[in-house]
Formats: sequence, C-alpha cells, structure tokens
Amino acid sequence: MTSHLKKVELHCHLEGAAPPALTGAQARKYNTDISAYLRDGTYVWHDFASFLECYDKVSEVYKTDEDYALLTETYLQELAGIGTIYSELIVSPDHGERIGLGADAYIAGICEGIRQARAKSGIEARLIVTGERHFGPERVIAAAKYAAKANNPLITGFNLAGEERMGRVADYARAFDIARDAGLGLTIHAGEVCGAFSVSDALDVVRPSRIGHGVRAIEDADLVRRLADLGTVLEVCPGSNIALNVFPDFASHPLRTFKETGVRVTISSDDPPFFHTSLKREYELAAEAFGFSDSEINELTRTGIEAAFVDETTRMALLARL
Ligand SMILES: Nc1ncnc2[nH]cnc12
Ligand SMILES: [Zn+2]
Repeated sequence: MTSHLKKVELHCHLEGAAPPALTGAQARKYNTDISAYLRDGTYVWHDFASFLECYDKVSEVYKTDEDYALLTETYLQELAGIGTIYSELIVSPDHGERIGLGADAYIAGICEGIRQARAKSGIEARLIVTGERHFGPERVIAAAKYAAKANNPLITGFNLAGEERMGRVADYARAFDIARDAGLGLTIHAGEVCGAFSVSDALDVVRPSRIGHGVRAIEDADLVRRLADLGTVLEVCPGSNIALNVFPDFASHPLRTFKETGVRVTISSDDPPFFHTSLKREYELAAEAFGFSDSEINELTRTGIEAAFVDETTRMALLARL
C-alpha cells in the first residue's frame, strides 16, 4: 500500500489525462463522433502511431478555455485526492492554435484550473510547454517562442514530445536554445520509442536536466554511466512503457537497475487513462512490481521535487511537506 505516501508527478500530458467519461460528455456536448477512438469507456489505439492519432482526436473535444479549466482542475483534484503535492503538466499551446481556440485562451483556461485546484486542495502545479515532433521543427520553434515570451509564472519548462522516429534531435536544437535562453527548465522525450542513440542525441544537443522516459538508455552501459555522472533525472513512466510495449513486462523494465546504478529516477503516469494507469497505480507498481520500500519510494518523490521546475522557495516548501 502506498496511499499513506506523499506523491509528486513530473510527466503527465494534460490531454492524455482526460478521463474517458469526461471526454464522452465533451463529445456529446459538441455533437462530435469519436466512436473510432473511444469505445465502452476505453480509448482505442493499437500502437504508438495510432496512440498519437487517438490522443489528437480526444484532445479536439476540449474546445474552450472553460473546457481546459475543467479538465485541469479535474485531474489535479484526482491527484490531490491520492496525496499528491506537486504536478507538472505537459501542455501544447500549438494545439490551442490548431483547434482555433488560440494559445493564450488555452493557457488561460489551464491556469484557471490550476488556481481552482490549488484553492481547494493546496496542490501545487506548473506547466511545461511542449512542441510535437510530428508537426515539424517550425511549429516546435513557435512553441518555444511562445513559452519564452509568455511571462507566465506557471510556465516553467519546455519539452519535445510526439513521434520520436521523426527527424533527429538536432533538427529541434533551435527551439531548445530559445527555451534555455529564456531560463526555462528543459526536458525532452527520448529513449522511449527509439533506442539509446536518441538519449545520447538529447544529451549532446539539448543538455537537459531531465529526460522524458530515457529508459532505452539501458541498451548502452556507457550511456547509463553518463546519465549517472551527469545527474540527469529520468521521468520514468513504467505503466506507459508496458502499454506501448517498450518492454514486454515489469520484470524486464529497467527502473530498479537505473536506481541501483546511480541514475536519478522519478515515476509518472504519462497519459494515464490511455495506458490503463494512474499515478496511484504507478506508486503501487513501484512497491509491488519493483519491490521498492516506502523509504525508496520517498527517494523517488524527493528526486522529483529536487528536479522540479520551480523556484527555490517553492522547492523548499515542497521538501518540507514530504
Ligand atoms: N508517451 C508519449 N510519447 C511521446 N509523445 C507523447 N504525447 C503524449 N504522450 C506521449
Ligand atoms: Zn510523455
């Protein structure tokens, strides 16, 4: 049981956390047929590419700033209900543009959801703006420029998500330069769908303090040592990795090996209902599938706070709540 433990999540895509019931209600509200992507309360996909397609279709039934406020507050309140004190949400202003809402209204709705949740439960949250590789480098650069200029204290990081097999990290270097120059925290999806080379590329080109997933670094022992030496924090999402067949089962998953070899690791849920998981389940898995003790799980949580994209006063306050 991990219900008594405080929790932190660094890696969750906001639209990826959309509860199927809420998505169904949204689809009915807008008279949109998403039966190809949501059936019997379950999101329908069969591989990484179809997951990304399903994700984009589901996202499209959240159309207004109020919809985004509701989605954000709903997820954060679920997290607060299981003892979560801090959450970083991965958001895409470019998506706001694509659906015609506009980036500012999209972000304003999400920030309203954060304020509502914090007022009700005290949960702290920040936003990581992401670009999506499959929409190409120009859109990713535009996302970085948006984040850099937003002057919004809740936007504290920049990420690159989407189809990892498209292009190389170097194609997106300029976007990360813009985000770095603006003082944003940097993280990047790598070593999830592609192998160890993608993590090496990320370290060489982006020099991020964190990597989303990074788990396929396990294929290269020198790279694992490099991650440990650099102190790069991996945002590990075991349930997602098994659902996407990155590893066949939890027994083959490298979370414990990373920890034992000195790589700094945290646990997150990624896109929880898409992968039949939740942050609650990821903490349970840490105990039951990976055999971590309460104090080892608290170390994962502490690492999450140490690596969080927050000011030092907030970091100290979060550490004090552990
Ligand atoms: N697991 C994942 N990997 C890459 N891009 C994503 N976008 C949403 N979830 C993702
Ligand atoms: Zn992700």
